[in-house]
Amino acid sequence: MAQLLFRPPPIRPTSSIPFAKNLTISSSIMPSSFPLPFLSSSSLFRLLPLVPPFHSPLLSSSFSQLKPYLQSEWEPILKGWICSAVSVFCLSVAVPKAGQLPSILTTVGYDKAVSEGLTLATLVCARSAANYLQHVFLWEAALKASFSIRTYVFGRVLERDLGFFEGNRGMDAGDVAHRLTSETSDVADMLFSLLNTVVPNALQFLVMSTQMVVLSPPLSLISAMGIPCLLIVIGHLGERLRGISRRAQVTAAKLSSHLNEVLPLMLVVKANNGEMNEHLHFQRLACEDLIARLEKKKMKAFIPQIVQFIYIGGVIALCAGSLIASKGSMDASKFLSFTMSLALLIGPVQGMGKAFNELKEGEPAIERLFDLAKFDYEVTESPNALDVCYATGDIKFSDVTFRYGDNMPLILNGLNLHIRSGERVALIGGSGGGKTTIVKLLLRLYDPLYGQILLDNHNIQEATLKSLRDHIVLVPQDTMLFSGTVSENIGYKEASDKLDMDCVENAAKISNADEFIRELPHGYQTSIGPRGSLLSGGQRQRIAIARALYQKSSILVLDEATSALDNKSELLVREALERVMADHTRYCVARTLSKVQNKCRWFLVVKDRIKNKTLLDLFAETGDGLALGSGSGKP
Ligand SMILES: Nc1ncnc2c1ncn2[C@@H]1O[C@H](COP(=O)(O)OP(=O)(O)OP(=O)(O)O)[C@@H](O)[C@H]1O
Repeated sequence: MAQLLFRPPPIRPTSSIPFAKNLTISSSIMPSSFPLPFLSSSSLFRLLPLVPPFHSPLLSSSFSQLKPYLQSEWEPILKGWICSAVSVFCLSVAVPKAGQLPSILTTVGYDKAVSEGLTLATLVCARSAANYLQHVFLWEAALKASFSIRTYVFGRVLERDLGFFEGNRGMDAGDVAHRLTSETSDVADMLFSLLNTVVPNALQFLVMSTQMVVLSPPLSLISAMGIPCLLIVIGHLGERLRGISRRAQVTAAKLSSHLNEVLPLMLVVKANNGEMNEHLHFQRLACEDLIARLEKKKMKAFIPQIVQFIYIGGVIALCAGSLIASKGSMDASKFLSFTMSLALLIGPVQGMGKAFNELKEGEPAIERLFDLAKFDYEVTESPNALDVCYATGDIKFSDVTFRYGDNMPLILNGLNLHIRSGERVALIGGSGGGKTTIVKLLLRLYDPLYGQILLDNHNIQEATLKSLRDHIVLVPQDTMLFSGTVSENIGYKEASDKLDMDCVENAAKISNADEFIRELPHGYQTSIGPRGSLLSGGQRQRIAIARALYQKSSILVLDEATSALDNKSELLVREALERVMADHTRYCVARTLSKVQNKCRWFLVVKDRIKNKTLLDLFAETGDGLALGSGSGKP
């Protein structure tokens, strides 16, 4: 029975995800420690990271995190490299032919020269076609690998504890979004650049340098002397580029975070005449981004120039010197072929420099992306956790003490609370008193520091998280809707193609939302805009309540969930909730008594943590009309 249900199982590499019209993606959505059984059929690609360019000491450990994703895309990579081999082969045949063409024309005759010319043209066309296919296959591999990385990292982000998303340790949503979008695209560009450059260029380098050695060993040796010097310069500049790229990524992420924060709050900005301030704030962040990006672009432009300068300058000087020294011992056609090979060798050398550039530029993105996936769970599920199949809704908080982090004040200190099945309980307290925190503890979004929480006399820490949360449904304080249709929002629990429309409509009727939904242009299929912005606050709340009802859980938590309803709607919703939840525990969080009077039989008074007084005392002191008599039970 014990099952680990909550943690979504990693998608195994054998599964196929529809990717595009005629494409499937073999997903390697797992960390590098996962086995890769499918590779046994192509053990060649287990060795991918051992291919010289991929285990170069110049490549950092962050690159090693990409290995499994590259390995899983062995097929398009292999096809791309075969195309690149074809392209290099065409070139290697074409170069000597091109060198011999002038002498054929003068010595053998016009006809032979034409046929050689045609062969040459065919080789050039074949090379272009092979180049095109090489790009297509290698882009496919790079994009699919980045797709797998992106989905794997997002899956891990979803698994992270709530503490990662809120509070003082919380990560900015805009930053996360930037990493998963823009920075993942940088990783795809980098992967393509590496795949497209390293092996094809290495092949071209090998073939051209072999031709040079065959044509003239001494001149080849002289030409090769430029390479070590080049590597030292590239290595040094690459490290600088890496630092600059990291800074640029951070400034871009800040910009994205800021936009993510401001745009949804446009109402507040406009109502407070905040446009000017926001504009200035944006300008400052955009300016930081501009400086960082410009610095990066300058460095990126500088590296190939320096590579070209050192290499071409050095090699030409050395070749010229040795030609003078050889006093014309080399014939003209050989010299032509040699210089052509040399010219075609410079391309791969530059290409490798460029790929190294891309790698150093992409490395911070890889690190930042995989940082999102590295964490230890704070709320852990016991290996023997049981599924809660049925819950009557009896809840006990026993000596529960909690704070949000080390060195932070206690929010709850030895809280004892017993809510019996079927009871309706209201938590009343001043702002910041800890009411929502109690709900978060009940949902195990955080664990208490001390004490325990029991559901039907079972410690909730012994239940699987999924089954526990299935039994508790929360209508949060801030109504949170997603862009999508009304029905998708109400049936959020299900995939949109599995929605039970009868249940959706029933939930909407109970929450008094059916009437206004039917008046929308497309009824239940109306898109409600970003975060439900097409609806009024009260309409959003009714949809949120309908969403909670759709889940049919034993415990319903309303966190000031009816605050935006007018009196008539609230009355209707309340009556409906009375009916539906008659046999269920209901747990109400409200800031003022008036919100819960007549709704609940019992009131729970939360101790105010700041003044160390019960709210009962506080209300009595402030004369806020603590009409506890309206509850028929005891406080
Ligand atoms: N994620 C968090 N990290 C750190 N502190 C937090 C976090 N969430 C809430 N707090 C703090 O815990 C205290 C209790 O917050 P909680 O949201 O439980 O109050 P509440 O009683 O629901 O308030 P309100 O009625 O205003 O919604 C507050 O002082 C708040 O600042």
